[in-house]
Amino acid sequence: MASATLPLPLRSHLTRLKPPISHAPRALACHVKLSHSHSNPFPPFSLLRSRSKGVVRPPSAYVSGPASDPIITEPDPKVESSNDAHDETVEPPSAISSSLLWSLLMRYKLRLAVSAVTLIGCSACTLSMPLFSGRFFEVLIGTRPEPLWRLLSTVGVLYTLEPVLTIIYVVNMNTIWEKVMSTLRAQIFRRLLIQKVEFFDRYKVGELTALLTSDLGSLKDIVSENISRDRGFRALSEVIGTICILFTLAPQLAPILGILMLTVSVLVAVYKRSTVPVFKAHGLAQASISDCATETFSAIRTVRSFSGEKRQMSMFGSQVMAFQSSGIKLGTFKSLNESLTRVAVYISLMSLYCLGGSKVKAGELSVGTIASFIGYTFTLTFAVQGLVNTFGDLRGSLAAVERINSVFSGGQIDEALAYGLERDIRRKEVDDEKLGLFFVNGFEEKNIFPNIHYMSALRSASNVHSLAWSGDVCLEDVHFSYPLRPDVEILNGLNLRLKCGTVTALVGSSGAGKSTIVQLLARFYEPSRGCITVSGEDVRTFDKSEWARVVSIVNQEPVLFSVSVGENIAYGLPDNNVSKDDVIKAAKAANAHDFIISLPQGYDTLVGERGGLLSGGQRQRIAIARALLKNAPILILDEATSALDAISERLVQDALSHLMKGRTTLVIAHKLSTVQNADQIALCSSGRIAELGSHFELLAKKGQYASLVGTQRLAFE
Ligand SMILES: Nc1ncnc2c1ncn2[C@@H]1O[C@H](COP(=O)(O)OP(=O)(O)OP(=O)(O)O)[C@@H](O)[C@H]1O
Repeated sequence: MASATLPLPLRSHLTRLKPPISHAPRALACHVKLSHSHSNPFPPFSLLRSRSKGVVRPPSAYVSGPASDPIITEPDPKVESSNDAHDETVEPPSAISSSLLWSLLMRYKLRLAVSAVTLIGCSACTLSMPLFSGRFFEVLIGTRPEPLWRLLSTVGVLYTLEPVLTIIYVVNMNTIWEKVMSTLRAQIFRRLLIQKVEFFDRYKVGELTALLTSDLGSLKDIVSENISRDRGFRALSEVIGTICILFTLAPQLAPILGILMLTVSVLVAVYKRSTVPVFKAHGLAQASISDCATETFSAIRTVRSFSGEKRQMSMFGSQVMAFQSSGIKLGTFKSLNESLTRVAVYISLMSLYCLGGSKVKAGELSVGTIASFIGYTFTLTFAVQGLVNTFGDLRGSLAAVERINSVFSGGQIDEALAYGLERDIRRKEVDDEKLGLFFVNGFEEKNIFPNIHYMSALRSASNVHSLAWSGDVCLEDVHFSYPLRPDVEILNGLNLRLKCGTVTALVGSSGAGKSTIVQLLARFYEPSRGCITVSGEDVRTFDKSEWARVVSIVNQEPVLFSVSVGENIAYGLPDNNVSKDDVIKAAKAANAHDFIISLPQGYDTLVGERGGLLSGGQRQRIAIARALLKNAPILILDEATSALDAISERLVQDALSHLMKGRTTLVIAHKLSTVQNADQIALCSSGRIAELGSHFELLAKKGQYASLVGTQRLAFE
């Protein structure tokens, strides 16, 4: 029997199901031990999938009601008052590890076996070809009593078999690696998505996308670029095979010749590899040209308005000059590299002719053997160069894996989000191939959810909606510092009650912490001390994807996705199949329908990148329609109308009043005239609520609010 430590709000839910052993005061730091009888808290995803084809039941921890006991098996699952305190105990696991790669590769055992057999087959064919060339010369000059037709038919079989086996080998290896890479790419994407928000404060978007593109691309190349004839395993088998054959054919010649060939080839290959940066620099110079052109044309109006054409031309000119000089340098290196490969072959051949020729003359070696040696000279030279390149690629791939792992080692998985997401996916069609990519049998359980039992103690999700529709939202003694600036306390002991179904306006000077409160309510961050409750329940006892469903945020610059208008509105309910009628209904309520139907393709019109093909007011009304469709009980309007002109503002304000009806609303506005009708106005100052009351009450107080109103020269009375 194991026990679990739970926060008190969670306890109140659980006590309906099992009697608690002890009672603790109402504070998050205090926990309650619970006994239980379950043995399997969370069957692995793979297990769920295999149990019932297509139909997957959610884990019973999520089925609410007295029939479903909470499933807690491990000691000490707890919601700490500080998330960080909780997280400090968890070592972030590597995103790409040898065990993950191994488990992914082992999914394709049959293909791997076929690849191994065909690799041996095609290498054997390649290696035996020079032998038969030697025999061919011996038959021609009559030193070998073998019918020419028999020899030629053997060679014919080899010539047919080698390309066929090569195709099977390359296709198999490529298929395996493409599949492995797809899963890996999906895993990394998922890992990025479920990081805490501060992770995205720390890294630039470009750095994160580079992990998925160039870094994973370099890992992909290690196989896809190294399965050709003269690379990778094939090159390795040819180098080993050639050396063995040389020693068997002519033990008296092989030590000198073999070592000489090997040394020359390795030196040439290493030198050629050292010129790779020159090739890369040329690629970068080309990318700079493209960046310069993109920036110029995308900011063409700014360029025009500042007469910046000359400056842009000079910038472009310098990029072109750099490209030109790297191109000339590259040409020189290319020709040098070309010649050096031939120099390596010539040195080997000359040594062979000198040493081998004298042995043939002395009758110690046959002409056929020397002819075979000529063939092996070529095989060895090219295979060695391929092998050196493969080692270079391997080094690059290892560096890329290290980069990916180091980015993740600096981040923390947002477990409350990850767990909710996992549960959502489990509830749905798990046979969906696209989602299947994101799961590796049993791997995520220990890597993504080291605190799985802590997470499985979260409250049943079905309550959060009813609690949010019926109860107040309270910020209780909230302290907060942004994780990237832990020394600066933005909120210190803030208390605020958002009464159910009413409008609270949050005002205050710039930098007072208003948007920070929004971020905490949205649970992008968690308070470092204190808590946020809904109907008296700590919000941390709900997983984040459920919480996201009860909070709608409309802010100053709503972000739309580069899909159609209709799809953007339907994003309000991304998990559901939203009917066109529902979308139109929401658009009408948001005053957006009329302008949408006047667009070229109506609801199917694409809105462009971040909604750039629409005006600010249109974007805002689509965002409101999206929020209306979402129908969340808690609504946050963060400067939702501040960027609009008077006509748009009226239209949007009208749409907002529809949206606010019956919801617990928090409005942030700099323009105090827009919030004077709010049920209560809270003035945020120095990380606390300094004044609270209606517009007239606060004016009568003649405090900070009154002076803010004064500065805005608003004569309300
Ligand atoms: N992601 C972040 N990381 C670190 N500090 C931040 C972050 N976001 C905001 N801050 C800091 O937190 C403080 C409060 O910012 P916040 O955006 O909450 O103020 P605000 O009252 O909404 O201001 P405004 O009215 O100008 O929007 C500011 O000093 C700001 O520099």
